[in-house]
Amino acid sequence: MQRIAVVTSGGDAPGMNACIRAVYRAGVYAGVEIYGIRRGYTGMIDGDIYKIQRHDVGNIIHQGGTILGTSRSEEFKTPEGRQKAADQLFEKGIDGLILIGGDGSFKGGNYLSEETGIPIIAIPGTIDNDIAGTDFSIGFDTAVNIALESIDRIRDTAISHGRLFFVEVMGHTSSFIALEAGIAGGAAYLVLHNGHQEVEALCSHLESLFTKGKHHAIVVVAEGDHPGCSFSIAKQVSSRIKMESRVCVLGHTQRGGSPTSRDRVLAAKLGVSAVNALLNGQGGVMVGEIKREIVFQPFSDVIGKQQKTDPRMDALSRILTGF
Ligand SMILES: Nc1ncnc2c1ncn2[C@@H]1O[C@H](COP(=O)(O)OP(=O)(O)OP(=O)(O)O)[C@@H](O)[C@H]1O
Ligand SMILES: O=P(O)(O)OC[C@H]1O[C@](O)(CO)[C@@H](O)[C@@H]1O
Repeated sequence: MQRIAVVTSGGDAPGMNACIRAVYRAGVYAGVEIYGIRRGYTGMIDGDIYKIQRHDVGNIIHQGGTILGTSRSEEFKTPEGRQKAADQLFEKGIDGLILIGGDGSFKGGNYLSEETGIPIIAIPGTIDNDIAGTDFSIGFDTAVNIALESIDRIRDTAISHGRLFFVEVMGHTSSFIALEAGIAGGAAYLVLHNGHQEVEALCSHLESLFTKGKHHAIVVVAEGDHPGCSFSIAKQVSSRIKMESRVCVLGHTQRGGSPTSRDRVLAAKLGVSAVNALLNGQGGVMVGEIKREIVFQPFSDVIGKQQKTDPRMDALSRILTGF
């Protein structure tokens, strides 16, 4: 193996740059060339591939986003699109690929690997933390901390005005950010994935809190399938509870910014392990970390097997909110 390429795909996540840097450093250590693919699968199809130099990865460890850029490519979902991408990789003499992204990116990578034989090591990089085969994905810890900081700030206004706040956090198919930020932020109630049906229960819980003298509250809402869903939840609650309320959708603020130390260290471990795995002849696997051990799992055990939130965390949140 002489040339390894690295690509970031799907939503960007804080820590992706630390991972690219780790891949480069591990490549240099092992004496192989590292190539960067710009703009995810779109850039792969276009052949936007370059040899990464030392200065490219200098001073990026603390930066959010991805220096390679990323994309969501419809063309890559077709066999023809993937063939174009494969042709570009072969033309550039790429022997192995490191893919940093989420479940959708892994699906595409799996097809590419099966259709062309190119060995691929996937690294979980998404703030949603919804990927099986790893305790955490790169970016999740940072996103939770950003959401938490926002909740803490909103609490000041909630207390000062005696208001009910609905704070909506990301995670289109999962509730990991809502659960962690809700518990850490002392939320009065957590509306987890697609929880519209919970409005009745939410109203009763809030009424009981306000009857006991609470004069403000923060409800954390997971965006679920419909970003902005907290507006309709707030409307339904307001028709029943006479307290001034506001909605704050944190949105993409959670995806940007400097990665936490946890995300940087995870990115470093997974990046270096991915290079070593390719050099050891592995392919078609995702590298993750479970209970502090680096683990490799075949794509078939990971792709489409969404990680579920820990029921013990759900139970914990119910005790803490008193619900
Ligand atoms: N079924 C599929 N077949 C081939 N390629 C796919 C498939 N699903 C997704 N991809 C490719 O992977 C890209 C990224 O997927 P997606 O938009 O689902 O993000 P993701 O990797 O899951 O990241 P995030 O969790 O941040 O949204 C898609 O734009 C597409 O190019
Ligand atoms: O704005 P985009 O890039 O379509 O991504 C939105 C989605 O991506 C995620 O942030 C994951 O990266 C989801 O939580 C969110 O719903």
